[in-house]
Formats: sequence, structure tokens, C-alpha cells
Amino acid sequence: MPNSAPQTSERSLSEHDLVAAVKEAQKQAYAPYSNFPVGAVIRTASGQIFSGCNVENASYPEGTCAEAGAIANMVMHGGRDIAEIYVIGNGDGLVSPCGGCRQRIREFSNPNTTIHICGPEGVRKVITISELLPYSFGPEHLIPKQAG
Ligand SMILES: O=c1ccn([C@H]2C[C@H](O)[C@@H](CO)O2)c(=O)[nH]1
Ligand SMILES: [Zn+2]
Repeated sequence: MPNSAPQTSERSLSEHDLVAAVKEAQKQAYAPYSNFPVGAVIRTASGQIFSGCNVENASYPEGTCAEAGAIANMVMHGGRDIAEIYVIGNGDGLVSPCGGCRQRIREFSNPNTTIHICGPEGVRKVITISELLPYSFGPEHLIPKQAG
């Protein structure tokens, strides 16, 4: 299972596999204050898989989102390019990355990066990062292109 290790190089994971992985990630959530467990799974451009869950804190603002955990896991293993990110929360609606996480995802995204908003039954909506965060600020605004 992709979630049994911090990362895997499985290239052939199906959407069904990734929904299973994001549900497993959600089970790891530490969310005793909100009782709102969230899971996130990233597939990188090279096919690596990284998962994360929300980790809350008694000092409430110090809690971290599932997407932030998955990104930290990816970066720790050398990943830099998010091809897809799967996210799952609770309820019948669409649990979409919060504003802060949209920016975190944006850092490692390209115009084709997709966010897959899931429920227990499967993917409910697929949306691109540029749809979620239009006119966004990113690394290319800070790093001037070399002349010549
Ligand atoms: O996209 C989201 C939205 C919320 N949360 C977490 C933050 C907090 O622990 C809990 C309730 O907001 O859900 C995430 O991890 N990702
Ligand atoms: Zn967030």
C-alpha cells in the first residue's frame, strides 16, 4: 500500500489506489480538537507518492493541515513537482485546500497540477491549482530569468 511507507516509487497507481491511500492517510490524522480528520496524497511528476494528515495542537493555531504534511514529506524525499494532490475530509461537500495550502501547493505546481477532492466513495471533483488560486504569486516572481 502506498501509505505503508513515507513514499513509494509506484508509477502505476490508479485513481482507485490513490483514493484508498488518501483514506489511509486520513486515518492517521491527529485532530482531537476539530474532530475533522483530513488526509492528503501527492503524486509527483516522477510518480512518487507522499501522504500527510492534519496534526492539531492544544495551542490551536499551531496545528498543521494534511496538505502541509504531504508537502513536507515530499520535500524531505527530494520531490519538487506536484502532478496531482488528493484530499479527503468529512461530510458530503467538497473539502478543498484552505487558502494557505493553496499557496503551499502552488509553490510546487505547474499549470497542469490537479487537486482531486475526494469522499469515501471516490473522487468528487478535479480542479487545477490555477482555478483554485488564480493570478497567484509564485517562485518565478522572485527569481529573475537570466539574460542571454
Ligand atoms: O484542506 C484542509 C482543510 C482543513 N484541514 C484541517 C485543519 C484543521 O486541523 C481541521 C479543521 O479545520 O482540518 C486540513 O488539513 N486541510
Ligand atoms: Zn490548509
